Amino acid sequence: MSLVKLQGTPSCFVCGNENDNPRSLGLNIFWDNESRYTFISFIPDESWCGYEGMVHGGLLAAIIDDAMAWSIKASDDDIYVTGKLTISFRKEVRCGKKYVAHGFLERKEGRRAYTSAVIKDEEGNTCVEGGAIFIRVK
Ligand SMILES: CCCCCCCCCCCCCCCC(=O)SCCNC(=O)CCNC(=O)[C@H](O)C(C)(C)COP(=O)(O)OP(=O)(O)OC[C@H]1O[C@@H](n2cnc3c(N)ncnc32)[C@H](O)[C@@H]1OP(=O)(O)O
Repeated sequence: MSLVKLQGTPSCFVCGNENDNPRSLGLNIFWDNESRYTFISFIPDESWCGYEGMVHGGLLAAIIDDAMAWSIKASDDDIYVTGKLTISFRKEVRCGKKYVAHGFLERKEGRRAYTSAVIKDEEGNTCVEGGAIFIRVK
């Protein structure tokens, strides 16, 4: 594994910083140059939850959205926005436990970039699976 820290977007809800966005989760995003996927490690706290102790699915969607967006950005300077996002919640994500998200660029077709993502727990179980179509902005 050869991880490179990506710069993040200062104002981003997921990967921003507290000066530019006090509500940002402030997550660091890394790029694995060998395996060619993004890597986001996180430990959710109570403020991330919907039901008590169970992390809100919308927030997990935001994390995989970012993981996938940066899987494109790692090799492309153009701007892409999320056009379509699909997500499957396979196993609950609990606060206080450690998780990793990975985003993969599958292929590009014209202005479209097809991506996928997973969130896994420390035991390697898949908790969340997702996919997205990003569209290159003209
Ligand atoms: C300081 C450092 C800065 C660095 C900076 C790096 C930033 C890097 C990380 C960013 C981290 C944040 C990541 C958050 C990412 C979001 O959350 S972005 C916010 C959510 N998304 C949006 O708000 C998008 C809103 N939608 C739109 O603006 C417009 O619908 C779109 C997507 C631009 C498309 O509009 P359009 O340009 O008119 O495109 P259109 O001609 O209709 O379609 C173009 C092609 O895309 C296809 N397409 C369009 N929409 C869709 C769709 N929804 N589904 C499937 N296909 C579609 C069309 O079929 C067409 O295909 P082709 O015919 O070319 O084969």
